[in-house]
Amino acid sequence: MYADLVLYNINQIFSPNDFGRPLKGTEMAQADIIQNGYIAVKDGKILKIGSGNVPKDILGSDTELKDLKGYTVTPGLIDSHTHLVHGGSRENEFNLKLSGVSYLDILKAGGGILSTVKATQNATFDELYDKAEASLNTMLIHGTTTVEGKSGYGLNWETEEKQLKVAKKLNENHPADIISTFMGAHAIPTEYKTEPEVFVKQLIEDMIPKVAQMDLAHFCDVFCEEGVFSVDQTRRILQSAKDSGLKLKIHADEIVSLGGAELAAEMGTHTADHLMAASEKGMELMAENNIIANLLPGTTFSLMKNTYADARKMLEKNLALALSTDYNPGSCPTENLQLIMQLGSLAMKMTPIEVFNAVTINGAYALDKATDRGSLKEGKNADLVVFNAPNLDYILYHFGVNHVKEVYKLGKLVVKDRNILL
Ligand SMILES: N=CN[C@@H](CCC(=O)O)C(=O)O
Ligand SMILES: [Zn+2]
Repeated sequence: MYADLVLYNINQIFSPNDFGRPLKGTEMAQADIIQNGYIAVKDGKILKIGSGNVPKDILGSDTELKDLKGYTVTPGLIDSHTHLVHGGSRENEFNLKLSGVSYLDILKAGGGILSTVKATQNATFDELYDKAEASLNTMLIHGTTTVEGKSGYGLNWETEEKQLKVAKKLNENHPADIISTFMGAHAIPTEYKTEPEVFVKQLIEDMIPKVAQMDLAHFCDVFCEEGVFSVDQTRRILQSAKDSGLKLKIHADEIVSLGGAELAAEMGTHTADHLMAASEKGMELMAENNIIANLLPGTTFSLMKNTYADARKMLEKNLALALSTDYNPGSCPTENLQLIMQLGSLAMKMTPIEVFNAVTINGAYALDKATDRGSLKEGKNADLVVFNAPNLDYILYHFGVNHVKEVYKLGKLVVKDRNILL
């Protein structure tokens, strides 16, 4: 069989181990690093990968050959936690934050998430679409080929549905893939401040069943946090999502150590995300129950805290780690996953191989998408990033810039020299 495309002479290929499950603990420090390698693509899938000379039997007269001397190639990056679709921005809170007012106090005063809720409710479908498309373009230009996108800035059915439908349409039209999460349980709406249980009931009895019935999301997520959703409310919301056939995620122990990691283990969530304040016991229970810890160091940085999630301890406890941007207009307004990866190393001391495993194979598992992506195994999607860097280490060491030269989605060139090709 002849290849459609062969990338060859590649200085370094990062090829994650693919064991049919997320990589845990010390496994995350390992990968196949191929020097002077090639990757052959056929019909949008990986046909062959190796080092040295390209086998002649896959080269036909129509095979496109690309010399990538000096470059590094990895699987398409997977950003498994974002709040992609939303209205407005929150730079008006920036000076408050700098003066020391806390994230939760801004929320308590009706700002924060609740101010983005107003902006999202007031935005038209097209306005939300255009804004999210621009963000998705930025992500793709930085190497992200698969993105999770949460609702949660509607807090009423009409706007939650609007957000999820924007994500659905974008997924159909854009080269990057979006996996949707319903996060109606993102904050207590102002009108239910004094009777939050009425809103919890709406989520459980009305919104979650509708999301599942209309197939608008793959996951359901809850912001389990002091002053937002309690552990008990989170448990009931997640149980109803499970009963409706949705997979589970949880914003756990982001600011206050509430027992979110323990609840993730109890409920068997797919991932537990943030975990800056997770207890050791919670980490152990998560490891025992194979819950992926999705770490978001950009949020810690942007909240101006020094309490980064303890990635090294989690690895010691044999957890599987993913890394994501948490892109949102409040606690982490960046689409740049490379910056988050650099923080993974510089702030959380993950090695470059651990970091790349976290945003490829483990990112794919965090989104329940590892059957067709996340590694360079033959037959998987040819989602590839070409970095203008001689090796993996360089990409994380030289921080704050975009190293991406090219992006391929299903074998098609979609980004070249910072431009999206549609
Ligand atoms: N913590 C809750 N949700 C988001 C922030 C959303 C916002 O501030 O708008 C997060 O993951 O950090
Ligand atoms: Zn989040």
